Amino acid sequence: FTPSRGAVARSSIAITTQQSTPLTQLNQYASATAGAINLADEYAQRDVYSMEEFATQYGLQKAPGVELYSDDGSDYQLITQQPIGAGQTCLYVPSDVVISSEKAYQEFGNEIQQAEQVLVQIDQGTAARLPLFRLMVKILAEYDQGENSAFFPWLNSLPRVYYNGVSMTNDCFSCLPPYAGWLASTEKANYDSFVTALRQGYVQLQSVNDDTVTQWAYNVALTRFQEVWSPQRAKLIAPMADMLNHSAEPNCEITFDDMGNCEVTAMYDIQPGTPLTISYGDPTNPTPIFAQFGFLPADCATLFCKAMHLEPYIKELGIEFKDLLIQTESGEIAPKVWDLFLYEILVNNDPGAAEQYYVAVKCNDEATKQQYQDQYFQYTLDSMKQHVYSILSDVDTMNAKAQNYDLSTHPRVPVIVAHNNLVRDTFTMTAALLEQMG
Ligand SMILES: C[S@@+](CC[C@H](N)C(=O)[O-])C[C@H]1O[C@@H](n2cnc3c(N)ncnc32)[C@H](O)[C@@H]1O
Repeated sequence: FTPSRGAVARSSIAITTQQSTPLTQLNQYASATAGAINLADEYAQRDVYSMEEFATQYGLQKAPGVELYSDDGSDYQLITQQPIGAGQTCLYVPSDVVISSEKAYQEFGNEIQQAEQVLVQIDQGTAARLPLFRLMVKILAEYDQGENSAFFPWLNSLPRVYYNGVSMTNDCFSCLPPYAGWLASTEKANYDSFVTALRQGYVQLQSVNDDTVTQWAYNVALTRFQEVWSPQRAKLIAPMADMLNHSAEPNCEITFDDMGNCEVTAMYDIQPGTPLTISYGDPTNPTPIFAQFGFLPADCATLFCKAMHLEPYIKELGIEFKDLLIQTESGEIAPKVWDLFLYEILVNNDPGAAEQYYVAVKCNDEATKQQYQDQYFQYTLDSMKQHVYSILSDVDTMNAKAQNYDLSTHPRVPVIVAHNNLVRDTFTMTAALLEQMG
């Protein structure tokens, strides 16, 4: 039985309330706990327990049994050792410790406004990403303060190494199929624009010319933010809640109240020993998660059909990427992929028929669509086979190339190969299904 969210009564958190510590004392706490953050050593120990203590000083509350857990001492997540009921609060993070793009915008005032004007001039596409830019500025400013930052214990709890698109090189991009390569390199281009804007010097940041630090700050913001749309659009990072891992079938959700306090709530009954998870993005398509977060979700039921060469037709027909999927368990192809491949054939061979097919797709006129699909079935099938075999061949070539790289200089190879293997395994099943069709 899975209760609907609306039907679940929210119980208040079953935890003893703690007094939060005034900010002045927290600064003392920060300087007492640790040395400077060492980004040069990728394998430096993350101090997640001091982060938890720091957040608790401010008033962090956890449901009984919720704790930090790591298999390997480098990647952490939250799990529960005791049952948690649907609707119960697992974690409460007070707004005092929440980093917010809006608070950063207020804090850096005129300086950040000028930097943002430059940023949008450099790349208009970044206008939608200003909340991310503000988070990055705040993280850099806190990093500059070292152990004098009130956020030092949080900064010192963060991973040093990242595997996402921003961390990749041109060698990495050349080992990825077009869709993944495009998403990953877009992330990197966005980072480059942020850094170029920051290096104009409008915001006073000591570490802005250090690539290691700027890339780390961007990656922290990119991989740990939550987005809210009320009272205005903002990106927020809540220490401790930023330790929740992703699942395609999450058991928790994160909300923020109007004061910016963060609450992690169980969506279902959660058994002891279970990781607490949220969804990082569209569970039908692992590739954007791969590009943004640098891991391949293991539980994705579908992936994008990879027909990037048909992007103009995807746009023309108004099809969304999430409708152009292939089942990872069976290789089965979504109906809109057939629409897309047929449309390209018609555009190139029979413009009159293409127009009629276009109208039929737009109006969901299934009878007319079926008529064209029957008439052109062999051509569509051939075109689909050609696409699937070319992806299979590309992926093999790319994996062979990736595996030739030295892991010490190309640590992203394993995740790239894992991505390509998922594509290969899925498309191999698709090829077999297409062969059965004729
Ligand atoms: C918001 S943080 C979550 C906490 C993180 N595991 C840590 O140790 O700091 C996001 C990062 O966690 C890792 N991650 C989250 N969910 C994952 C999953 N399902 N499989 C593998 N790695 C995951 C990825 O490195 C991702 O960039």
